[in-house]
Amino acid sequence: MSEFNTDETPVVRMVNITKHFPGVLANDQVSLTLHKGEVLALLGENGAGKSTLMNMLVGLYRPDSGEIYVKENLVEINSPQDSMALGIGMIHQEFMLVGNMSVAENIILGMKDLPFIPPMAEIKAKITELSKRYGLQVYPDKIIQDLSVGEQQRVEILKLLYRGADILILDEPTAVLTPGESRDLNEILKKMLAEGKSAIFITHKMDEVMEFSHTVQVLRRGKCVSTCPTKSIKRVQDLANMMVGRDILFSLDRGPYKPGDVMVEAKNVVVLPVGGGKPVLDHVSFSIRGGEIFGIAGVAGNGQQQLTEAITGLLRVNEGSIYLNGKDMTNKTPLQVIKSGVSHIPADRGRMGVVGDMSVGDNLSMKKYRTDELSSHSVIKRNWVRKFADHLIEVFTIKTPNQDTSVKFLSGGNIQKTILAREIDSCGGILIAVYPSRGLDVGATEAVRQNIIKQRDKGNAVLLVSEELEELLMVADRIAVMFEGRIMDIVNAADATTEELGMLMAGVDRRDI
Ligand SMILES: Nc1ncnc2c1ncn2[C@@H]1O[C@H](COP(=O)(O)OP(=O)(O)OP(=O)(O)O)[C@@H](O)[C@H]1O
Repeated sequence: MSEFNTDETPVVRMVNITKHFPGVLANDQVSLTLHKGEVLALLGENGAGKSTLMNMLVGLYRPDSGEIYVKENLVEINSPQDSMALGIGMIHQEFMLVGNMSVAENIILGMKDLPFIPPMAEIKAKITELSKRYGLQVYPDKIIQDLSVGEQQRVEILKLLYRGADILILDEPTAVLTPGESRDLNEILKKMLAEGKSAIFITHKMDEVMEFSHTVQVLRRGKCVSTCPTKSIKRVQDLANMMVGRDILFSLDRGPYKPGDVMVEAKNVVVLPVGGGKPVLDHVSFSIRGGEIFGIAGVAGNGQQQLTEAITGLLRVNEGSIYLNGKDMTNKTPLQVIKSGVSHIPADRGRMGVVGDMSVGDNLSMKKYRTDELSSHSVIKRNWVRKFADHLIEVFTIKTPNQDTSVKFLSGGNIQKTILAREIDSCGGILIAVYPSRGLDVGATEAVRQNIIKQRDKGNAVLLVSEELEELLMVADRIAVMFEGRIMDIVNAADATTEELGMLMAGVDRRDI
């Protein structure tokens, strides 16, 4: 990666920034400096204050105190428009695109200096020119909802480049990308740096930090605890230690593999897409026993999510059957599936995992609404909810001012921990976990994996969908690889290698390996 010049005037300087929210000191006298051509990795545990700091740079929040200098001019940034005018743009964890509009329409949406009827031909030509220059393949006429997540992210980047951003902030940009898409993103960023642009990226992936940043800055509980050149870091463990303030084990305790009775069985399951076309699940068959973690590997978009939705009653099965705890549960309602003992950690935590406007306490206890523990003659026992929620907040180390805070005000990682706590606590024998460690810091990831293994050691059946092969090899007992809606093969995790799984994920037949 090209070097940058520290003698040049910094492009951004944030000085002694402090920001409070009710009950939280999110940033405490934090300073940050970014130079032209520099990539700064901003690290820290979930809730450490990374997004808050960046949101102040793009005008979504105002600091309580402290100063921001852009190219050494003291600035006040009151809105994303202000930050864009200074050349600063951010790509958030949740994309901000309008699904039923085209790429070109999204790129110009909200721009003030356009004529009443925008010159679309000219705009599309400029988009095509930019996408060629930076290797960002997208077609201006495509509709956003037809694009993959990786393509949507490219549209977000193009939106910023189109508006002239030269300082890019990326909030966990690779969390939702496949390994191939992540590599493409790195290439795109390299091209931008070569043109003198700068970037700050927030990530929990340590190898990305080592490979792709010049500088590392670590926040812990709202304070900056370290800023150093990436080159000076000898081991990935040292980075994890800086973030968490203790050693991360990177190894897990697990009991012996003692599979019990079959608890989940899929027999020749076929799901057809709504508008017709190739099946999204194509004669999928497998079984999971109690005391077993069954991993599903595959590049995102090969049917993994549809499989979990078919099991949990969220998607209609066209052919075949699904048995849970020995009972035929094909096309039963989600409530019937929950009642049969299934817990579900969904892929889309914001849309399907929590109710943002409800409190942390209510989100934690919502699966108990129909139980006698929580309600008596349809009246919710509030004292019970308080005790129950406080207990889960403590056990799962959810960072929240208190249980009455709306879930939408928690950091991304702590929203994920809220879902995990509710689903693991209520697990009645079968746990379906889809990308459970996505967006979690190293400490929390370790805890999630250990928790999943604990479920298995208790005799529960676990279906674990993950895009990280290391995670599957570390946690699962058996691994199925999905490609284009089919199961390519099922292997024992103890004998599998990343190379073999990678080949199967790319659709290579076992006989050709
Ligand atoms: N709008 C808000 N209202 C109240 N509290 C907030 C708000 N935004 C953030 N916080 C709180 O500020 C703290 C820092 O959150 P922030 O999102 O900056 O963390 P983060 O380091 O980005 O975490 P993650 O890695 O989980 O995304 C958290 O305790 C969070 O609950």
